[in-house]
Amino acid sequence: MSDLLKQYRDQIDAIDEQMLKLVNQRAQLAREIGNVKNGGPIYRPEREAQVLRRLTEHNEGPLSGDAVTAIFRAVMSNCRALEKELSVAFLGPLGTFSEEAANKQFGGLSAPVQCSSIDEVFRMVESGQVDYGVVPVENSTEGAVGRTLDLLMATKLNICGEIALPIHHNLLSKSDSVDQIKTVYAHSQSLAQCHQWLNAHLPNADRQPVVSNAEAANIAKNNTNGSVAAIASTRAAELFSLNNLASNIEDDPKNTTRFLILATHDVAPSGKDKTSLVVATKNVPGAILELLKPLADEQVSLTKLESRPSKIGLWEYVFFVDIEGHHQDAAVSKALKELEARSSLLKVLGSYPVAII
Ligand SMILES: O=C(O)C(=O)C[C@]1(C(=O)O)C=C[C@@H](O)C=C1
Repeated sequence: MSDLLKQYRDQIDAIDEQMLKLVNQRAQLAREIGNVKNGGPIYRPEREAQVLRRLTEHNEGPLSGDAVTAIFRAVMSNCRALEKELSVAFLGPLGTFSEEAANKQFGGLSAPVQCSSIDEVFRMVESGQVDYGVVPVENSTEGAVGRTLDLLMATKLNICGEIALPIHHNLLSKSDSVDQIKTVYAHSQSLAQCHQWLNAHLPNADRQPVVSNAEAANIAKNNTNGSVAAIASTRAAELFSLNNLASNIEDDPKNTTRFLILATHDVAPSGKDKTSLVVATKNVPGAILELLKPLADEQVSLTKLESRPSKIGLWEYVFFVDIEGHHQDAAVSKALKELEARSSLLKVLGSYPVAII
């Protein structure tokens, strides 16, 4: 070994020793905090968001902000686990983007619970069988996930966080060459999101929609002659031992899915929050304008407005609205009171920190 290499490695060893001590000191403090919480919620998304925002702001590199975020998410996840192991339900099976989203937010899952439907995720949290649930709510190319919106309308749960997950698709197979592929399996949305790539690189391959990309990866794994490929995540490639024949094959490189975290408790303000609401109006001209006026008056910005049939009367609609700010902020609180007076229904689904990408 050269002298220089040894010198550098000795320095790294010394730093690692310091980091080990510091990270354990941090863990010890988190454990103490757990005792102080006295039965209150262990997971504090607002505090975790503040920690991550502060560290990425102070980061001078060479590590990227994303790298710093991932490292400290893992550190907090392990500190949190000393306070309590949290169970998190998501739409399974393993290898789905819902699992990836849950992993991203919680910095790794100590007690993952796979569910077979979005309804089951809600039920698991509502019945107290798990601590949190992660459900998809919208995709930048495909739009809203209707079932999640319908269930949000009826549930007593709170939204305690959001996760923005960039969706990257890969062509996975037992084979090691794209030329051998005759059939491509994937969820219909993923097939649609990779339409141009498939046209360009596999114009003659048969496209078979299946219930999930994880199911597609399982079919590819069980294929013996290497003629089958799946479109799925890099995590699915690992889980199902498949070769990644082509990475990032999605037509829109900015393709992102937004997930919500469901909880039985409220979240304190983090300084950069969002509030989600459901509002219903009478079916009269100008009703939506009337609804938006209190928000404009209080200078509260709208980040989303999505209409959905209320399922009560024919052509009656409810609106899913996201606004900037926390329901405890003075302007938001005033606007919400005014909104409540003007609407036939107002339900605050939750205030939570804006997603950290
Ligand atoms: O500050 C707290 O409330 C903690 O429990 C500590 C800590 C952390 O590791 O920084 C861990 C879990 C919480 O979700 C937030 C932060």
